Amino acid sequence: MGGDKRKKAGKSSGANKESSSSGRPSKKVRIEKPAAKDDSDVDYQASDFEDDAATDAAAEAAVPAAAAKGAPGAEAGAVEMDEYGAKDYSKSLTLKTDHESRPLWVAPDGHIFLEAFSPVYKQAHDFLIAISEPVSRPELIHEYRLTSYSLYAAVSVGLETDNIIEYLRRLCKTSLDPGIEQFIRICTQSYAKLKLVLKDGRYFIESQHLTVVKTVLLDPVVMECLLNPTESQSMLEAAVAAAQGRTVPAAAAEQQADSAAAAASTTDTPSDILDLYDRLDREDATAEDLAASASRVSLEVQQSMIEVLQKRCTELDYPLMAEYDFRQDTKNPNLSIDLKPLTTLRPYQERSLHKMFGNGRARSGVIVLPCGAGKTLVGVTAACTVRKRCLVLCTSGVAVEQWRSQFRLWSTIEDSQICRFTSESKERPGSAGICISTYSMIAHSSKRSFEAEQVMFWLRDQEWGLMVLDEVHTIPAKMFRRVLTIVRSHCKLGLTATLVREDDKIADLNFLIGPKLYEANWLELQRGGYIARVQCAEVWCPMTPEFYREYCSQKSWARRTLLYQMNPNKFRVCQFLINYHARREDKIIVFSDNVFALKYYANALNKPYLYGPTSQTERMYVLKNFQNNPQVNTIFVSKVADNSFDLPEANVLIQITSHGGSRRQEAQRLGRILRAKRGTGPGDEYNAYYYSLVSQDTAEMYFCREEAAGYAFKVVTRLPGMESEEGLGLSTKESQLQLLQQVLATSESDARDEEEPGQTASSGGGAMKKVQSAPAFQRRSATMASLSGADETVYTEFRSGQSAAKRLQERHPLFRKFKR
Ligand SMILES: Nc1ncnc2c1ncn2[C@@H]1O[C@H](COP(=O)(O)OP(=O)(O)OP(=O)(O)O)[C@@H](O)[C@H]1O
Repeated sequence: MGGDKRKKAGKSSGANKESSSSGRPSKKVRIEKPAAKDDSDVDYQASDFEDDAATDAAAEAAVPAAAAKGAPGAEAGAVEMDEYGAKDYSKSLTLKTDHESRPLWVAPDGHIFLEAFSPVYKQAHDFLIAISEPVSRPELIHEYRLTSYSLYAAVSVGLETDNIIEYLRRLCKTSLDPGIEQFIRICTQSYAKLKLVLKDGRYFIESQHLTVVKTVLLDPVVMECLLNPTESQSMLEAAVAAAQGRTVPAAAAEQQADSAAAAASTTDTPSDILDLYDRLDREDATAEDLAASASRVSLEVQQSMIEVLQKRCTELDYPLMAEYDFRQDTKNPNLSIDLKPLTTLRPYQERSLHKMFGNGRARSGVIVLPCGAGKTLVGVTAACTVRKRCLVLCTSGVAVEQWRSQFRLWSTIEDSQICRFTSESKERPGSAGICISTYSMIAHSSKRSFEAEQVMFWLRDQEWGLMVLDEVHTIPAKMFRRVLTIVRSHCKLGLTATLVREDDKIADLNFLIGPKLYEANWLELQRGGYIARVQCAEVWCPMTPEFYREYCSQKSWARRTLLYQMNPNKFRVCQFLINYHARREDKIIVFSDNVFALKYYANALNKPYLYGPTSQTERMYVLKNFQNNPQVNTIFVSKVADNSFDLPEANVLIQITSHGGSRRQEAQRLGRILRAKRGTGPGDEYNAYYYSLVSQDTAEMYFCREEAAGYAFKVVTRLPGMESEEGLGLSTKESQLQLLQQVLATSESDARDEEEPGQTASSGGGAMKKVQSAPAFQRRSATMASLSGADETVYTEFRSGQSAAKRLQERHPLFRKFKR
């Protein structure tokens, strides 16, 4: 059970401070666009990804000390390991006699393995989502991992330490390792015990945990932050006494109260986790009554000392959970916004919002929903619930437009109330209540235009009720930190499709935003028909001998790249896939980062294409035809075009080149096909397809994708039916040689990928630079996978921000061996 994951756990992106303190990987992210233009709203500057001492120090201060305890099992006793690194825990853990009816294995290193075929899978899954982070979720066995952050999230939504241990014990096939129990206790005893609540323009520390309040009040810095320290002390004493219903010495009373609470939580543990959730929901509903109850203290804090208090409490290992009592906030004006009567939330959207607003206040935190599941509507509904000034931050200007249209689609907000702040449109805020902008617009540190400067003054000046952070885990930590220092908001809602970050700084971000409030079950959403069932395939195309010879002898990097993009076999595969899907009446978008390849492929296949210089009129014409004309089933699109407009929905995506894409771009592209919920044909398991075409034995293989936005790619080395397909181009040696001559005759600049505005040739794409210094490519062995849909789709989340070689090194020795 379990491979050698300890090393991996230590480096992974959970709230594991070990990785940060032992020197974070500094520049391992894919930097897409090194030079940002003034007021850029699309991409990031290289420096945004670099380690910054001040940022790190500040961010580290925001990570509770308990998080530094990292993953459990670090001190686990000696374990027998086989030659592949698989650990044998049979000596330290006892297998229960009725293990078959229990769904989990809990390894002492914090990794949990869930049988997806177990009759109690649903209960176990819901529980694991609440307490741990998913690592990999293939069809039969799912892997999760306990981290300090995941446990912080668990207590934040109401689970108690004893509940967590008790459920884990019940669901586990073996006895529970004492180290695991201890880790859970360490991580949960101090989290989510203190709340920072804003009521009526005044800040309060609130808690039901009187012992914790008393411990914190012993600290002189905390005492200094209180508005009235003496009064606060006597309030605390009174609360303890009142909790007992009689006046007894405070210490004894509080001890009794705490032990009674502990006993109650153990005996109260319902037999079913779903009952527990129901109970928590009921408790949430009455939380406002409880707030008034005597056992809860509410101590007022000096507004000017909020930051000091937050920092100090975190240092004391009692991070303050931010809650915004927006209904009581009379200082900030109410916004006239509601959901339209016809707007209906889906069950998982409702559930995620319930986690945020369950107790009548707004909790800060992160909601995780897969691409295309409707994160925007969740954000819009949150804004309609809070009804205070709302700032939405997105990753690009295109996303800003999407948010604006979704606000108009789902809510009753008037246009004059929405203000966009991007490099293209710096609207005057006036009396706007909703501002939509990009992270880079806000965090931009160089000189700004006068207009932009004015909007920034306004943004800084406002007290924002809600800040919605879209695609939050794709944002460089430094940039994010800068945003948080500029904008003051009472509540932060992070929306993301994955908790995996590119730069391993998830710990910092998570503690800066708040705990994960909800994560949807991706497979259930697929089953429910809310998102498409996607087949992701990486099609390996052998190079023709002539192209390969030239590829090996060429010195120019750009031309080598063009040679593998123009590989005739790749062209034929692309044509075959287009023909195959056109027969099924699918809608197909083909991506090429290189303009020469884009034009060649599109012209040769007689399909329309869009790239940077395409005029607006032509673009509209092509897109309208693609959407509405059944005769136009395929369009070719470049990277620049992809970034500058909202692509229509399609259900097939083909990537001719795969060396430049970022996770954000990939997720964005995947989002297009995930939304399309076309019915499946008879015998079809999937209704959306994502192909990445890779020229075999070239540097392109260095970029081979293991996953995109949580979807695993399967390698396809042969497409069934391709041999018998008639009419495929470049079938003769003559035509292939002709193409080779064309490729060799291109100028150096034509051979390069299309450059985005602000990107200079000399700066080059980050990814390209990376591959130049990359280790020599390797031929990988692969399984043959048919496209018939007969195979199982595998969902795997990989830790990234690491080089392919490093990832390989961290694999289980068994798989490392196979991969080699
Ligand atoms: N409750 C709902 N009822 C009907 N349609 C919905 C609902 N929620 C979302 N949608 C639709 O689903 C599509 C995807 O939504 P959205 O763009 O918000 O997804 P997303 O999760 O942000 O995806 P991505 O990460 O790709 O941007 C949109 O067309 C949206 O209008």
